[in-house]
Amino acid sequence: MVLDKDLSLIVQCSANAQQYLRVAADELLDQKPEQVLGKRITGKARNELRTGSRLSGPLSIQRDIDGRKTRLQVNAFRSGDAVIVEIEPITPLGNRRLMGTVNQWLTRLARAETPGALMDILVAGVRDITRFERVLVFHFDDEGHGVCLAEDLAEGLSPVVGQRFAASDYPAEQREKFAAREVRSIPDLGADAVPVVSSAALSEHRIRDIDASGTVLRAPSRRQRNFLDDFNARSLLSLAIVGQTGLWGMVTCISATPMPLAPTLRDAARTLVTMATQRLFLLKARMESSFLLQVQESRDFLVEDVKAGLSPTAMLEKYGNEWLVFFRAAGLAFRTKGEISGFGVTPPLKTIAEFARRLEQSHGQGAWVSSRLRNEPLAAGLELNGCCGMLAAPLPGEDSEGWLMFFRPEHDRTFYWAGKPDSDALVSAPASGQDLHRTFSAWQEEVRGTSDPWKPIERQAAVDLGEDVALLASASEITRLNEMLREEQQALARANEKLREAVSHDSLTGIWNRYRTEQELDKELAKARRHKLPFCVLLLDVDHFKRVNDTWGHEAGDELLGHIACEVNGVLRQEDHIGRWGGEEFVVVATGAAREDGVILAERIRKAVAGGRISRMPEGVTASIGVATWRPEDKRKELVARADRAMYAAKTGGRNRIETDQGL
Ligand SMILES: Nc1nc2c(ncn2[C@@H]2O[C@H](COP(=O)(O)OP(=O)(O)OP(=O)(O)O)[C@@H](O)[C@H]2O)c(=O)[nH]1
Repeated sequence: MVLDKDLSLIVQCSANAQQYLRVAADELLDQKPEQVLGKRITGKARNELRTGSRLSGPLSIQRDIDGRKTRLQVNAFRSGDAVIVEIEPITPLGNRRLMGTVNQWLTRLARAETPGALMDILVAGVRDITRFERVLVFHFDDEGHGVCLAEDLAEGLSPVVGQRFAASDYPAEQREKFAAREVRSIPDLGADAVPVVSSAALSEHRIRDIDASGTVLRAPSRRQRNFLDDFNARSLLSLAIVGQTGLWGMVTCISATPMPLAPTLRDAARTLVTMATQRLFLLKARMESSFLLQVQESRDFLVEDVKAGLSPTAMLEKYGNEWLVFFRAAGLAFRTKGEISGFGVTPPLKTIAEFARRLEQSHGQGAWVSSRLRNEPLAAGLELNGCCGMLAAPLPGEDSEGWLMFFRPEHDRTFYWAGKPDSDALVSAPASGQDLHRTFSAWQEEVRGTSDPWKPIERQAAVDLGEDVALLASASEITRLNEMLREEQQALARANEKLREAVSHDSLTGIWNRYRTEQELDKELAKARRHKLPFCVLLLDVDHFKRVNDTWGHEAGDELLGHIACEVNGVLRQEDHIGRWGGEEFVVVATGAAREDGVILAERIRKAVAGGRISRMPEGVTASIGVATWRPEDKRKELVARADRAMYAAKTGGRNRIETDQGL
């Protein structure tokens, strides 16, 4: 029945009204809704429809039909200026124990751990309750085509699970209606259409464009009839699976015979679908969150690496395999200001660089994805190395061409179509309906040149990961600069050290120079004065050194001086020091040494010099040594002068000998 918006008039009814309401259709149009449905039901419906667009639940009335009490289910909803009332008999269930069965299936659905298992349980449960010959679930892909995910069917029927149903069977506007009105029931596709009788008041009340498509019980559209004919169907029940983003899929029940399904059973099947829908999205959310969790865990480790200054290339080595598994990719690559690197199967690095450049020119915000790279202008003319899909996430803060990229290979697939898909019908259904397929000829489509598509969640995770890689890249750049700085500092320290050496050391022999030796002498004089500790100064002069130069050359003389310094150093105590005083003269400061100690040391030195040889000179040399002992009134000059005089005395005394300053 169609009522006016106040539920005060009946403006249309189906011609078979008498069958259920015991009033002929034309008489019905003269009655008030209260007379037909009763005061209580009409009042309730009026009340509920004042605020809502449909009744919160079905109402029931009882009528005597052919002497038998029959219960009728009443549903009502608003449609434009009209209220549509749907009336159907509640057929008895006999001895079926419905509640127990429904509960059993609900429990099984609640325990399903994967979407696949869930769908299998759903079709089995719906079939068990409705007893249709075939129950199938199909899911609509991005292009609107349905793919049959699960099926439960009577023996002898050929399965269609895995097959795809063209979007033209369920065009976009029809799918929208399914999402809005989740249940459709056509008990008998072969039944004659029941005409509608209108009251004269219809036009008077200006009720136009009555849309009864929101009813549960209805005739199929022409398009749908073609689809059902392919299945040789005589009855249909379809239940929508509606997610947050619209129609996810359908549970379709069909039989080759009429199925006057009791509303109770229909509602029970719907309960299973509602439960399965919730579980499905829960499982999906769980899968997505476990994916995000894995990526997040990996990101947490990465934070440590940022602190440790890991380079992005080293990062690929460390995490590459893990990330390939998470993102179901064959390769990944990145390009940052400082580096460009690939891991696994990727296009060549020069292609990566070019991708980054082109993305920068043509792509706006966020990640860029393609599962058919070869067809993308972005990839024109580039060597792809078999990569078919790419997910590219920008690296924030990097220079404009910083990107993290994942690659997937080609994934050849074979689609089995239940009839040839009509791509023109994807957007909207053609008015004529002439181009619909009429024969149920299975059609096989080989899909090549595409990779697995990228999920929105994967895009998001890649963008998140990109942020970390950018951080790593800049941290590693800082580490690199610090490293450079450290090296420069070290070089500077080494140069300073050399400079310090040059100031205090003799470049030919490597021992202290005169300047440093004088410093040491002053130190020793101060120490001796304070602690009254004696010390000796030995002045050593190589004998006939001029002859060495003249005979063996200046270079040999140089070598010999170095050798003597080394030999003398070798026989000193650790606390004594030797320095080059100038030319072939050396000074030894023997700390804490009294005259006798100085003489013993001088003798050791004399022997060491006399015994020393260098390879280019067959004979050795000798040295004359003067030993001066500290006297409390000594200044450096006097002390050295006495040593010098003692040394001179040694020279004049025959060389290769020792003299002291005693008596000098
Ligand atoms: N090869 C070399 N020769 C040097 C160096 N410094 C000084 N001489 C030389 O050492 C020689 C010292 O000669 P003299 O002072 O005449 O004395 P001498 O030949 O050692 O003879 P006596 O000291 O009297 O035993 C000079 O010929 C200097 O040129 C040096 O660094 N390298």
